[in-house]
Amino acid sequence: WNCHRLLFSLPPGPRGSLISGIKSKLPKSEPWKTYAAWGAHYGGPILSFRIYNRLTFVLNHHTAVHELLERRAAIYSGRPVSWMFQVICGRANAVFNISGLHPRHKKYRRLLQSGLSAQAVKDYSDILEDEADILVRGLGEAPAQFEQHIRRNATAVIMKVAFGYTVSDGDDPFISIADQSSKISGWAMTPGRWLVDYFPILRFVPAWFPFAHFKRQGAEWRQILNSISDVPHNWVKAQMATGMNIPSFTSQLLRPGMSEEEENIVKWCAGALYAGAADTTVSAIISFIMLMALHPSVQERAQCEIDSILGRVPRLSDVYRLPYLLAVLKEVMRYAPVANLALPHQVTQADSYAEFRIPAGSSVIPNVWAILHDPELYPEPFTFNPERFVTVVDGDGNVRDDGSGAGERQRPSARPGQPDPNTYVWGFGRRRCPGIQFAEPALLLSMACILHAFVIAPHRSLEIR
Ligand code: HEM
Repeated sequence: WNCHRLLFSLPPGPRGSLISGIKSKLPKSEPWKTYAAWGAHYGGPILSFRIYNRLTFVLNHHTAVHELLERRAAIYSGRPVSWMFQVICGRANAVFNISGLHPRHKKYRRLLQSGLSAQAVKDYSDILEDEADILVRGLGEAPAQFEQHIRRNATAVIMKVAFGYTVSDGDDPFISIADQSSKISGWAMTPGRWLVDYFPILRFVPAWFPFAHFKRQGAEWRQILNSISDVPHNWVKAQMATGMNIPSFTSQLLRPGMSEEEENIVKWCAGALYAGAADTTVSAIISFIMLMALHPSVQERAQCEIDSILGRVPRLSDVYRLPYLLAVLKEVMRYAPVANLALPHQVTQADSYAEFRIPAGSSVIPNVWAILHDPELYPEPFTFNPERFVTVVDGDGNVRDDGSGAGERQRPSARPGQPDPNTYVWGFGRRRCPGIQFAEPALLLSMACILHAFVIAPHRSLEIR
């Protein structure tokens, strides 16, 4: 009987009230820490809880992540449906939201992978280098506003890459609409805020019903979001018509006589570039700046490496010649992950793990933060120490690859022993970030240019070197 009961039970976790489950216990901030603490309290690599009728599984351990999100990726690559955001606000076809089973998912991934491949990134090297120079100039002129300069850099790079659009220095209209879009998306996706997310039948309530505020709000947001996605796309088309366009992800994919469906796919992919790149790169560079201010000896060593190997302003083609800088990036991403919970996946078929059942349609959240701070994988996880990932250089000065890196990469990877954080920070399986090959060299270039020009010290001051 015990076996039978166990086979059909859910993994342990907080249970909450009969109707709303743990809605009232949902952590308001840093949920990854609460999930890790729940994991330690209830035991086991996987945790489950319910909010109304929706089940969520949190994977706190690397073994569960590998087994479910990687090995069984075929059934763990969905996205949980947010009825308010995806259906009522019309964002179901967005790259981030589309089901892994939808035929468009593969088409999106193919376009993104080719548009962000290592080769494509080389074609963007002028954009990345020019913008890195502007960043350094801005930091030199007004160091206290370092966050603004970093945000401007990330936005300017991705707007140029996606649409060939040059952002203006003051209030740029494209930036304000993009900010508006991410604010609306944040409100519409807030977990627990919209009852329709848990009781989808409510979506049929007519908008004029007294308590159907969500329908009226959703209709308004839908209109704004749709027009926002059209603005940069139509701008590229207008530029192409005049022959004035700068080559970009969008212009390279648009062809005369394309079907509406094909064009729509290009539009969603280009929109995803901005959504995927803007906040993530900003967050990584800000963490880097903070950590350099707190660890002057690490900073100095990285600067010595740049000075001795390059001895000039770093360029994109140089960044993988700086193994210590790469180790610093890996440690920044491990210590302060950009996406602590990656993005939730959905299991599309009923499954089981160990003695537990995982019903179809459940949300599955990888706790990347918990894994990257697991003392079994990373001894003294709360110590910032790039040494963990310093690669071994042989007698001829070549960086020895330990074999853990993917075949396509001709770059140094982590030293055997402590796993390469790249295995976790970019997400998993068929939803793994398609922007890695773009983001990593772009981050390294910004880091190298900043360290080449400045000493970063606490109290938000930068000194000219
Ligand atoms: C520090 C930089 C970045 C980090 C840490 C990061 C991390 C992630 C993570 C964790 C996911 C979710 C993966 C999953 O669901 O398992 C993701 C998805 C995605 N990222 Fe990134 N990302 C970064 C930069 C970028 C850049 C520069 C781009 C594009 C130029 C990009 C485009 C995307 C897209 C389109 C998706 C959605 C993939 C899908 O749902 O199929 N990301 N990223």
